[in-house]
Amino acid sequence: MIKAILTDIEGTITRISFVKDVLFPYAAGQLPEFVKSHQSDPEVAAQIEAVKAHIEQPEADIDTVISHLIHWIETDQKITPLKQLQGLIWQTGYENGDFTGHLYPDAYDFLQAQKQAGKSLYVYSSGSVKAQHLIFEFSDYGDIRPLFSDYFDTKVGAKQQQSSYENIIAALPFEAAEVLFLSDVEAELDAAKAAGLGTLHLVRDGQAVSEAHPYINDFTAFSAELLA
Ligand SMILES: CSCCC(=O)C(=O)COP(=O)(O)O
Ligand SMILES: [Mg+2]
Repeated sequence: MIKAILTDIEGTITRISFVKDVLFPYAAGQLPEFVKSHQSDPEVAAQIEAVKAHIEQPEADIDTVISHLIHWIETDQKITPLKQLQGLIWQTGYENGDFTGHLYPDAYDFLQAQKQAGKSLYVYSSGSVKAQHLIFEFSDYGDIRPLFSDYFDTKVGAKQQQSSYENIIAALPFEAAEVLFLSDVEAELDAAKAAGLGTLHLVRDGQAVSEAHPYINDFTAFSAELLA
């Protein structure tokens, strides 16, 4: 019996193009100036050091760090210091009203209904926990953060690793089999399934269907049988 839902964000409850065409270009545009002007802030300094460690260049200068970060944005690499910095940068965009956090209407209705039905809702995204808070605080539907009980990002591990889901389950008051993981990415679903979670594939916008997981095209097709 499913008692909790763990959801991905991009491609599952949020349109991919909102992330790729709005959030990522905004971060790429702001990042050089942001990193340079905030490099003494402890939160930013820690991410700069993490970039240097990742590229194994402890003496790298700030322009080298920035060029790696921009390359990682352009190639959509889910590297933790980049994702942490993006969250800090997007805060300004949300607060200025440059954009609001996109949510599919069917996803919003689904999350509300499941919460009302007593399910606990959790988030697991490659976007940092800060970025997750922002997209829900400034969502198209207003501040929907009260829907969620907790948030996880790549600090628990990469989304395609079984151990990441085991780490999340260890932090929740549920057994793995009581948690349903929602994602648009088959490799993430494979990892969650290997950790014992239930899985549901969101196959939006003509993406390929997987054989290994139940799937729906959007949440209007969700049925109670998927919670059994
Ligand atoms: C939290 S909104 C930004 C999403 C993001 O940066 C990202 O990389 C999306 O990854 P997801 O794991 O949600 O598919
Ligand atoms: Mg996704």
